[in-house]
This record gives sequence, structure tokens and C-alpha cells, in this order.
Amino acid sequence: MFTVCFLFVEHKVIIVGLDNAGKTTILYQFLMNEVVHTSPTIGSNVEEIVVKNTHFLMWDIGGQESLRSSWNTYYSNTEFIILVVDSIDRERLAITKEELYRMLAHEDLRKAGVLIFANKQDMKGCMTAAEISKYLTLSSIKDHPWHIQSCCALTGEGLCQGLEWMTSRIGVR
Ligand SMILES: Nc1nc2c(ncn2[C@@H]2O[C@H](COP(=O)(O)OP(=O)(O)OP(=O)(O)O)[C@@H](O)[C@H]2O)c(=O)[nH]1
Ligand SMILES: [Mg+2]
Repeated sequence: MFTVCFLFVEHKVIIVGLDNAGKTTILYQFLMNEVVHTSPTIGSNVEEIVVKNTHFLMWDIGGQESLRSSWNTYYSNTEFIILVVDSIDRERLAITKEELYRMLAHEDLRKAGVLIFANKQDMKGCMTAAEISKYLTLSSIKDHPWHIQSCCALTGEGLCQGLEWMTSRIGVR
């Protein structure tokens, strides 16, 4: 008799964005295909998500203002940043933009790909992914691969497409 060891690489992902954007809701949709009841995250949640034999270790980090200064303690070895945007929250998109460019300038995230989820697409009057992309000037980002995906964490719509983009980027450098 012998034991077979299955070795796999785990890809580190951080899920960031302002408070109330839907980060924790997205993490548990990935894990369980369900909407869980959430309360504001203090600190982080971490779960392993497996997509077609690709293992992601996903860190969902609290987005309240007082917590944002500690996001950088999660950055080392990150392969993907998932930035979750509340598409109805027009007033705070400028803050998201600041946080995005601060992350992109960080040494520890120099090799990270960025997936932007334009979440809460079920809300009437929300911004489209195209509007968010324009406001965040995503087309100016040349030093990181990026992709924007509209989604609704409550129904799960769009989430798989986002994960597919991430898996398609693995091994591409
Ligand atoms: N209408 C709608 N509500 C959503 C959607 N996604 C999340 N929510 C709601 O938004 C609220 C905040 O969701 P969370 O997942 O807790 O937000 P978070 O980004 O983790 O917030 P912090 O932990 O404070 O950083 C909850 O009431 C969710 O049910 C969505 O796609 N549509
Ligand atoms: Mg949360």
C-alpha cells in the first residue's frame, strides 16, 4: 500500500472595498452558493475556494474607514485583488478610487491582478460597470492585469465570470 499525496498551489486573494460593498456576501456565495446574513467585518474572514482544481485562499477584509489602514498587513504574496464596489454608492466612488491607486502603488502588490466587481446591479439607478470603469480610469492601468465584472451578490449573477477571469490569468505573466 502507498499513499498518494496531492500537491496543489494555493493562490492568495484579498477581497477589499469600502464597508457595505458586499465583500463578505460575495465570499460566502463563492463558498456555499447562498446568501448569508452578514454584519460589518472587523478584521477578516478567510476561506478556501476551489474552482476547477484551482485553489484560492481568499481573505475578506473589513472595509470600514478605521480598518483600511491595516489592509496592507494582508498584502504579501497576494496574486489577486478583488475590489468590490457598491454600484449605487456614487458619493464614495472617489474614496474607492483613492484606495485602488494606493494599492496599485504598493510594492507587495506589484504582481497582483485586479478583479473589480461592480456589485449590487439589482439596485435601481445603479452605475453600470462601464461608468465605474470610466470613473476609476481603469484603462490607464498598464502595470497590472485588470478586469471589471458587473454582479449581484444576492443572486450570484456575474460572480462565476469573475472567477473565470482569475483562473484564466493563472500562469500568464
Ligand atoms: N441589493 C443588494 N444588496 C447586497 C448585495 N450584495 C450585498 N448586499 C447587502 O449589502 C450589505 C453589506 O454586505 P456585506 O457583505 O456585509 O458588506 P462588506 O463589504 O463585507 O462590509 P464590511 O464587512 O463592513 O467591509 C448586506 O446587507 C448585504 O446583504 C447585492 O448585490 N445587492
Ligand atoms: Mg464584511
